Amino acid sequence: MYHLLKGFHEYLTRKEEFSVIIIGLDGAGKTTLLEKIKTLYNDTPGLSPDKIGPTVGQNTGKITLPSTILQFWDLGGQRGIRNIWPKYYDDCHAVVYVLDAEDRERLGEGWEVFDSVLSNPQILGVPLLLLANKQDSPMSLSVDEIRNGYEDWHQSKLESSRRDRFSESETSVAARRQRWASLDVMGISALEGTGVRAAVDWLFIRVQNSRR
Ligand SMILES: Nc1nc2c(ncn2[C@@H]2O[C@H](COP(=O)(O)OP(=O)(O)OP(=O)(O)O)[C@@H](O)[C@H]2O)c(=O)[nH]1
Ligand SMILES: [Mg+2]
Repeated sequence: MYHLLKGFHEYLTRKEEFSVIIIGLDGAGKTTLLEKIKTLYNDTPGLSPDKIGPTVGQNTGKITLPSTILQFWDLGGQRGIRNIWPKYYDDCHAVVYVLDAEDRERLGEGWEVFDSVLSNPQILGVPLLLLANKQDSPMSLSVDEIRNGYEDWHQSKLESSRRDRFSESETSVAARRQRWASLDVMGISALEGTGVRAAVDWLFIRVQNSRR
């Protein structure tokens, strides 16, 4: 009887675990975000920003929410190590793409990389959240400017590929458009923590429905 009750209690209080990967260009603020999430949700605070250096490989962090554990994988964003990202795609339940909204010079590179994430078949059905980071800076682009920025970038990419007579199939353009149209973009400051809880709430809700 004891074992039956114990098993029932464990069944009622069990927590499902979901994996979330955090990707984006180097310097976008991924590790700062992960450490801020740890500070906001765990008893032991994450690293302070001055202790964070460029990530070579990965950092991990776990938070516990009602009936759910979110396991985060923060992956290094430097050009030479981005090819490790796809190794995590098959097992993840959500993808967070962090963009440095302050760094206008690297936005094109950020969109190029984001575009390949958006159209990657391994994660087509997986919830994808685009975070416009560094909203604390007055130089940062707003969420609306970021949305329009990607649309303009994508449009000019399509036009230049047509000029070069290299056109993508209509189906893949349509699939990407559809994914983009249903995509959520949120503004955060990983440094100050603004918007971070809203982003975690979004992940919490979306991984429940992702069920991959
Ligand atoms: N102003 C401002 N600076 C930020 C914010 N988030 C991160 N930074 C700064 O941006 C720089 C890079 O942050 P990281 O968290 O190391 O960036 P990363 O994306 O992990 O970079 P890699 O590990 O190289 O891929 C650091 O100087 C951070 O302090 C933010 O919200 N606002
Ligand atoms: Mg990092």
